[in-house]
Amino acid sequence: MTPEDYSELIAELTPTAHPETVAAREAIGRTLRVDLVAQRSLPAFPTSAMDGFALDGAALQDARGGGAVPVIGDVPAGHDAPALRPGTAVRVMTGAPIPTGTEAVVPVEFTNAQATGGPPRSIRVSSLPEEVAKGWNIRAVGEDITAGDVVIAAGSRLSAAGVGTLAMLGIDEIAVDRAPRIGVIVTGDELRTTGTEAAGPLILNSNLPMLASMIAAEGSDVIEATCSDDSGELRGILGEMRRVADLVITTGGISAGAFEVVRQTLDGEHSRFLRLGLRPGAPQGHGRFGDLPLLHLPGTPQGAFIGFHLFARSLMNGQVLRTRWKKGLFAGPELAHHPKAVTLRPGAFTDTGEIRAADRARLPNFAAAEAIIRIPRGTGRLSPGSVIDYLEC
Ligand SMILES: Nc1nc2c(c(=O)[nH]1)N[C@H]1C(S)=C(S)[C@@H](COP(=O)(O)OP(=O)(O)OC[C@H]3O[C@@H](n4cnc5c(N)ncnc54)[C@H](O)[C@@H]3O)O[C@H]1N2
Ligand code: MOO
Repeated sequence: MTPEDYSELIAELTPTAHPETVAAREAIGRTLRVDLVAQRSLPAFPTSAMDGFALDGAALQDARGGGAVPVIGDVPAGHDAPALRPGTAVRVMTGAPIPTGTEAVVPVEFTNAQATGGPPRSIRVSSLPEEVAKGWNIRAVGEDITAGDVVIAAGSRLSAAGVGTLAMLGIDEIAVDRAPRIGVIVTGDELRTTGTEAAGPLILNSNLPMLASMIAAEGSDVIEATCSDDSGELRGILGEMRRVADLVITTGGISAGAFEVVRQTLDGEHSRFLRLGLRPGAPQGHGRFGDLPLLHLPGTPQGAFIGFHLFARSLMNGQVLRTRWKKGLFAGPELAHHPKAVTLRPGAFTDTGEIRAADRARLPNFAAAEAIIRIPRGTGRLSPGSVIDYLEC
């Protein structure tokens, strides 16, 4: 089975989203639950788009004819504007309200006025475009947002510009999906946490900090557990996770060995295990413990890394793998296709934006990678200049 088909097979394990209301300032990266409908128009009042002078129609005509136009007021942003009398001007700053009666705003550079200091008593206009449309350099009410507009659609992830837009609209709180809670259970009697413990045939546990970091980077909460090769212990941890997690990822214990705790505990009753046409990351599994979705990744650090990027990330973002690959240009070195499996390699961008493959695909090779390169299965070779699929990592 290809990794893309597998991602579709397990898509029904996508964790259910739960609602919560958060402060708009804290909402970056969160998914909006409902359409954000503007309750007000912006600008809320006609606003000057330039530092300059607001002139009425008569004043514009005088100015065009070379006459001096008296300046009867001065409006910094944030202050009320006086009304224009016929044939007069008011100095206005960018963002200031427009005096009633204004035909257009003439930028200060088009006049004989100094840009700084107090307002002049009168101005002369040195140059004007042939045609000055009514409303020139005036931002009309609702030009940016009109009350009733859907500004951000439900299901979108809130960006920093989105946070700013909420603030523009005076929205302090917003309904979002609460951060998914992802359980990680690493398995294996051989795992140890510190260097002093990991003597002889014991192994330092790299999957837990690696997966926890990737989950945190997605904006999800992580619940960590380490499990021995004991079925009772695994069942106990899963029972606990069922109460708190939206999705559980396990690593290790799923291939063909004699002590495969995940497989032996869950196969048939809760989960299914299979080998994909994928290197690294061939052994995979998935299932449910009650209603808790389970994703079983291989124990090898590169297998767990790849499994997370391809399958866990797809579930967490509700996007199947097929739609997630990006297109890039391969910079080499030439690589042989695998006849039975999609192979993945660490990749890094060259100065010209092409992607160069590393020669091995162990976890340390992925440490310096910017991309995971997909090499389709086949019998030939992938040569430089080919279009390739990749995921950012
Ligand atoms: N007879 C077969 N043997 C294996 C097959 C196979 O098809 N037939 N597949 C191989 C492939 S490919 C992979 S990948 C591994 C997957 O094995 P498991 O998922 O069962 O993982 P373990 O055996 O528990 O561990 C494999 C390896 O990774 C180390 N490990 C495990 N957890 C961690 C951790 N948290 N941090 C660091 N390292 C970890 C573990 O010590 C083992 O060295 O199976 C192959 N074998
Ligand atoms: O396919 Mo395993 O994942 O060799 O590393």
